[in-house]
Amino acid sequence: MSHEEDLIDYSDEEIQPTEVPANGSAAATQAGLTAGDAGDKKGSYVGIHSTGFRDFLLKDELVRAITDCGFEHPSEVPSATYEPCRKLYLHAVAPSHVSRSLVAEDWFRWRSAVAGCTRGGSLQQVTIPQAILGNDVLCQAKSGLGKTAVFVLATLQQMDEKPEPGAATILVMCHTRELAYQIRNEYNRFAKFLPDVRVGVFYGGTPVQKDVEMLSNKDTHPHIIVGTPGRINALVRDRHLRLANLKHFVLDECDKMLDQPDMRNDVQAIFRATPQHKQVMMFSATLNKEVRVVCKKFMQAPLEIYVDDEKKLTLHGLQQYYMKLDEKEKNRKLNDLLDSLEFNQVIIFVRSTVRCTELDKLLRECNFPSTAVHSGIGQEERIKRYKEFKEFQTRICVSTDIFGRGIDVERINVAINYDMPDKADSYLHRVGRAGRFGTKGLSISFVSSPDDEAVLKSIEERFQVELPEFPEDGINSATYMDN
Ligand SMILES: Nc1ncnc2c1ncn2[C@@H]1O[C@H](COP(=O)(O)OP(=O)(O)OP(=O)(O)O)[C@@H](O)[C@H]1O
Repeated sequence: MSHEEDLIDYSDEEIQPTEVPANGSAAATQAGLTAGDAGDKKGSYVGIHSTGFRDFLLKDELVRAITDCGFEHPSEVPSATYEPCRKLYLHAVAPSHVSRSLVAEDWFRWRSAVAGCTRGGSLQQVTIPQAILGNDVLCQAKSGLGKTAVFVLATLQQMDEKPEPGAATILVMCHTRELAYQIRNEYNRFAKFLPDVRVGVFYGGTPVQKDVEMLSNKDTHPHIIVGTPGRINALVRDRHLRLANLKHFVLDECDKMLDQPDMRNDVQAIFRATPQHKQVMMFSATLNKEVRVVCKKFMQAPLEIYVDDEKKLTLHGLQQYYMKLDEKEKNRKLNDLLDSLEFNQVIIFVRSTVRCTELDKLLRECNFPSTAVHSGIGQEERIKRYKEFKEFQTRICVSTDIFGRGIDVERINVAINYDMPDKADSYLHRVGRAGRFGTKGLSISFVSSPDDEAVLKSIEERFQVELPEFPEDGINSATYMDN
């Protein structure tokens, strides 16, 4: 593999690579959850539920892992419309795990779960039972609603208890290396009680030889492959990774992956190396009409779940503000905000790697212990910084769009656009890093140019939200901090 290929990293697109910041001073239990109980749970996406994970009749090993993760109920936000696939639940054959152990009560429970969820129109409740049946799925749901658990649980559920050594049956791809790493960890979390299942992650910026060694030994060859398309395609092309046994093909952040020609070419090449008969699932918070058509070219009669009313993409626990200021005022303002705001963790988005490095340096000079993540940093160091931030060892992270999508850091409750993103879609993903799974959060976007104002206007129009100006006397932290 050439060095160039190894360096391909689609994760941060620079908008204005040369400019640097001006120097300034800154730098329920399964049964019996009551409405009262719900208040103690992670976010508002848990409420009073009729369906629990147990009703999907998942393998015991998965149910135990789900309980260990602290998930009590499938997320149920009635925000989406959906087009059921041909195999509607009414005609569906119960999955083998249901029929195998079928007793009338189980069957009834399973049917009711599926029937109930198809009426409700909510993410995990609708999607998990359908995905377990092996149906193709194209799913749009707002940020932080738990899309990852849908494909992780559905694919693990369908996996043989003793998977064949040396053969990959599940392939999941996404657009950044850190997200791939995060998804691999999610598989490990849910496969905790499935000791024979091996998961591997593959992305650029790491020695390819290590990947080759892992794939050339039956005992280390993963059954589940997670990765970014550049490295996966290189491994497939050079015949180190064979996908002839693949049963599930998943794209997370699929719009991003199919929008960019280079990434799309890789995805297509990999797709061609997979068997015709397989389950295809794709997920994103943003799926415009054009990209839906492209996604469906990879699928057969998918279950389609869309948020057609874009105002429903707004995160209700998230307070969103903007601040008008000059470019040269940004550092001082940021300094003031970091001093005055209460936060658990904060993510600050900038538009280029150079600005990311500079701002991080400036913040540290001003005694704000920040970290920086962008594509100019070595891969090992990038993952180290991701882990530290995820594990709450660092509290302030300056990032390019590398962390703009998919990244799930539970304690982020403030997201700041130091540089406004160039598109409303990117804005939605970025601010969605705070206020995940229905928790509270705050976002503040610096608006310093006519272009920024145009983006702000497009955000307000598209998502039908009014973004007020950040109040001069600040805001009460109780309104954006969960207890
Ligand atoms: N049923 C559940 N109960 C409790 N927590 C959940 C549940 N489902 C998911 N979560 C948690 O919610 C958080 C957000 O999930 P996830 O990262 O999958 O969101 P997402 O929909 O992929 O968001 P994005 O579009 O931003 O990538 C994670 O911390 C996950 O562990």
